Order: sequence, then C-alpha cells, then structure tokens
Amino acid sequence: MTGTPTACLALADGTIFYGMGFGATGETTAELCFNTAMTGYQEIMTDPSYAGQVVTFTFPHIGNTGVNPEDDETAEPVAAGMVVKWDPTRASNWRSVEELGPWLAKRNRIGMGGVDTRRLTRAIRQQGAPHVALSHRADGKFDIAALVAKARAFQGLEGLDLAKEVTCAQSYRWNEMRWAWPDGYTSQDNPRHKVVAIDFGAKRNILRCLASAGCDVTVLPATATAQDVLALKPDGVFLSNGPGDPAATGVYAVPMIKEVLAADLPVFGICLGHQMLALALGAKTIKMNHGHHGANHPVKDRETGKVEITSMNHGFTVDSQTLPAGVTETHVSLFDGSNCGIRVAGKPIFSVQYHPEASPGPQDSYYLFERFAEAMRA
Ligand SMILES: NC(=O)CC[C@H](N)C(=O)O
Repeated sequence: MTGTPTACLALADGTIFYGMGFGATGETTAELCFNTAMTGYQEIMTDPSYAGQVVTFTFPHIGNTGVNPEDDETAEPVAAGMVVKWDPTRASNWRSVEELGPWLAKRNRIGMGGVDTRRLTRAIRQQGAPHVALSHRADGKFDIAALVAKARAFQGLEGLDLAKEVTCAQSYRWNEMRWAWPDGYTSQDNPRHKVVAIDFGAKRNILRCLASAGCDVTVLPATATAQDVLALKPDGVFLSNGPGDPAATGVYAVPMIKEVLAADLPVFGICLGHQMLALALGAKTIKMNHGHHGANHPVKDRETGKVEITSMNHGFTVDSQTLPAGVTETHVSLFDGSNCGIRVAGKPIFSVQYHPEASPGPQDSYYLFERFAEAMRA
C-alpha cells in the first residue's frame, strides 16, 4: 500500500485496518465474514445470501477475471462491501466486459484493498464474525471514534429477516439452463416437472440447475402463502437460499412450509431453505462463530460414505441435537461435524446446508437436483 489510506475498516472491539478504497465512496455497517474461494468474487458479491455482510477474500488475486453480465447471481451486488489483500488486479479474461472497481462503484458498493487479510481472518476466527464499519473517502479523513461507535451500534444478523428485502417483487417463470457439461450433459430431454421455487434470495444458478434437471420453474416471493403455492398444482416445491436469520425469516415462512409439507409433495431446500425446513420439522437453528464461506468444504454423505467437496455460505446452522424422530441427518461437515443435510424418513423431503449449484465452486453435488427430479417422477 502506498499513499494516504482512503479506506478504513473499524471493528466493534476497536481494531482498525487502513487500506486503499476502490468502488464506491461512502460508509457502511455490516457483519464481517471471510470467504476462502479462489474464484467467483462476482458470484459471491451478487449472492443475495450476503446481504448485511462485508466479505473478506482470503485469496489475494481479486479482479483478474473482471466482471461480465452472465456471472451475476442477481441483478445487483448484495454484499455490503469487500476487503482484499491487494488493490484489484487488472482484468485479463476473454469474458470480461468491465473492471471490478468501476462495476462496484456503479452499484454503490465499497471495496478496500491493501489489507493484511490473514490478520483480519484470524481476528474473525477468534472473535466470531465481528460487527464493522467500512468507510471509503478520497480525503482519507476518518473519524475513528465515530466509526467504532457505528460498528458497535450495528445490531448484527441475529433476529434479522432480510429475505423480504432481496426477494422478487412478483412471481416469474424460469427456463434458462446452466452451462452444459463439457460432454454436453443436461437433463433437458427429461419430462418437465412443475416446480414452485420460493425466493428467499435465490441465486440464479440454482434456478438454472433446476431447469437443467428437467424442472419448469415458477418463482414466488418469500411471503407467498401455502395457498399461493398449492394453487399452482406443483409436482414439487423448492425452498431457496437467502440472507439473515432463519428463525426470523421463519416467522412467516415456517407456517407456510408446514402447510406445504402436509400436502405430501417432494420438497427440496438449500441453505436458508434447509434451515427453515428443519425449523418447520421442529428442529432449532443456532448462530455459528464465524460460519462457513468457501468453495472447498468437505461434506460426508452419511448414507453412502462418499465425500463431496462443496461450496458453502452460511453463518447459521441447524442444531443436529434438536432433529426430531423421523428426520435423519444425511450429511455432515468434515471440518467441524456440523449438520449439512436432512431427510424425512419415508418421504421425498430433503435439504442441504451447502450449495450444490456451486457458483462458485465444485459441481460434485449437482446430483441433488437430479434426486429432486427423480422424486417428482416417482
Ligand atoms: N446461503 C444461505 O442461504 C445462508 C443462510 C443463512 N442466511 C445463513 O447465513 O446461515
């Protein structure tokens, strides 16, 4: 880092990091997490599940593939800001249409480079996801005491329902498929299954994966009622990922999910959808120390013994001790043993804590979309 710092990150415990700002100028308060993925900064910044969070990237070269319209997971970046080791690398990639900095600036998101992200990551691991204030100003005149006070005043994600802020305003149909495998594999020739997907902050690649597995997808807003869902006479119901505290979102979503479960349809949930399915079945969710955010998290399928390398992004988790009888823990994290999947005995109702749609990350877990389609065929 050279020159006067133009960005400042204040943690609620009073720790201050200086760096060089990029993207928008201004100020934001948020919870701070770290993501260990080596690719996919654009997908991460536009993943609606990151609402209310600033993301520290542990991978040092951020910016080298630029940004392009295809890799957005939603229309706007949703993460509150980003912190990186170096100033963003110049884009050098055939798919790039824009540099990261101007792209962030247009979308009013703050970036900060020149930070010792190893030290910051250690702080996050030790303290638990800290509350922070991130400021970017060209004159570099920071009011440190005020920034620390703002970080302390941030209420955190516990108790926050953010799904309502990122969900779609109206229902819509989705038919676009994900990129085919190199060998041209997709399930587009399969019979179509009518799926209602509840959008708590859905990533586009989830909808693409559903379409590729043979689903004709209708997306409904987060506040849809069971009547709205069942009126569409779906063959299956999908519960999406999303930001915030599952218990808070569950205030309105869990009663809807309980009613849908009574209709005995195949149900598949991912991440927030997994957490809220677990709540609807009677389990509890808890806040994690610093969560799981990355693209190389090993998960064991307890039924087959197979290990999948998965993409993850969650700060809450299902407490497996609270799973009621009749609900099986199907997957566990090999990093910390936390719950990564459940299934209702004897019924085509299942969900996973991780992200089988990747974006970014490995594709090991795509089979879950096929499993959902298979359940609807049966
Ligand atoms: N990716 C997600 O759906 C995240 C779920 C939830 N907001 C969490 O942080 O645990």
